Amino acid sequence: MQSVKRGVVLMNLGSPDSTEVKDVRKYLNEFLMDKRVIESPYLLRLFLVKAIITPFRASQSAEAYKSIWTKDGSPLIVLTNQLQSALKEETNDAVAVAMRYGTPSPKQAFEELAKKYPDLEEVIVFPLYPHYAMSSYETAVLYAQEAYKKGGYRFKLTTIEPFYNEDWYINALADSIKPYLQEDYDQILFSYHSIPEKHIELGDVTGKHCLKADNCCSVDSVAHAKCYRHQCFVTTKLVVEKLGIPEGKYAQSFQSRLGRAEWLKPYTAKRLEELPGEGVKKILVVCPAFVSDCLETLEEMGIEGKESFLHSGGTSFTLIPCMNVHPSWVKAVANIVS
Ligand SMILES: C=CC1=C(C)c2cc3[nH]c(cc4nc(cc5[nH]c(cc1n2)c(C)c5CCC(=O)O)C(CCC(=O)O)=C4C)c(C)c3C=C
Ligand SMILES: [Fe+2]
Ligand SMILES: [Fe+2]
Repeated sequence: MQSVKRGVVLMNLGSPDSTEVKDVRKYLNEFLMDKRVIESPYLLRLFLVKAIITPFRASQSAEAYKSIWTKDGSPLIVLTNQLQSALKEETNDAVAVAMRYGTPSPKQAFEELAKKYPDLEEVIVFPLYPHYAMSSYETAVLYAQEAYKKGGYRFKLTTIEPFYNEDWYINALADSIKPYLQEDYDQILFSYHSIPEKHIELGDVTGKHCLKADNCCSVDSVAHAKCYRHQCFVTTKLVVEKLGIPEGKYAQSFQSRLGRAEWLKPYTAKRLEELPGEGVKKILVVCPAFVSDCLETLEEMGIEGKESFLHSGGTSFTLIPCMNVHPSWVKAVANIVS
């Protein structure tokens, strides 16, 4: 038995087990019944999810998943597993994968590590989310911590903080974008997963900063430690500076809105329809909130977004892949956990 002292758990969102409607329904129910995703009181959430959202969405989402599914399963899972393999090559640490919804769960990941490596002293949970949101980073970390407490393991548990402004993330993201800037383009759009505005307000520790003024995200505040919107602006600014992208050649928007409430704006879907009319005919789209390609990048952007942009008068649409297993990203992750 190898004496490995440190383990890493790469934690991502999770996907349905298959593209069958029953599996997508099960996945959506688990995901959307998370109180950090839909914050309504339990009974209202139960009604919204089971009676309104899932019955309509399950077959629609199943079709979407079918269009991106690979022979090995969901791209998000396949790519997270590939990151695990690539990381194993770069470090002497034990590396496991866990998902917030579906499998493998953090419990399964901890059990696997504890069984294979009895000398483990520390396990680092690495949520694959650069930005803090209660619906992504926070729920993943709390779920992992809960499984850890119940398991009574001998190793200690530590967590990687949101890394939206860290050089190692910005440099790797910039490296993954750089080759695409050789193309002739009118604009590069930084499209982040949106979240409900309500979630930004709930996370505001001051209770009086976030979304109270248009420029709140550029006015210093302790609230920014939990402000997803501020953190997205910072990522865009740092990447743009790093790559020397001039003012006017880039923009930021938010995708994947669900329901009718106000989510962070501008909405990517709307901007993709409007941009050709504003003279942006050739576009590059990058999705920095996602570390691994998934339904929201490959289908929502790569298929639907592209179709809508070209249909609205655009002439070229290039989706820049997520960092996935880009060598700069793998090295960055390896350095940060070592
Ligand atoms: C980048 C981080 C993410 C945040 C923040 C986030 C918030 C959020 N998402 C939903 C609803 C859905 N998201 C779905 C898919 C999905 N979401 C993320 C990441 C974040 N979500 C990823 C990586 C994926 C892809 C999963 C995959 O299997 O590829 C879905 C499921 C698909 C669909 O039906 O569209 C839903 C639903 C909410 C409500 C929310 C914040 C409140
Ligand atoms: Fe999502
Ligand atoms: Fe803010």
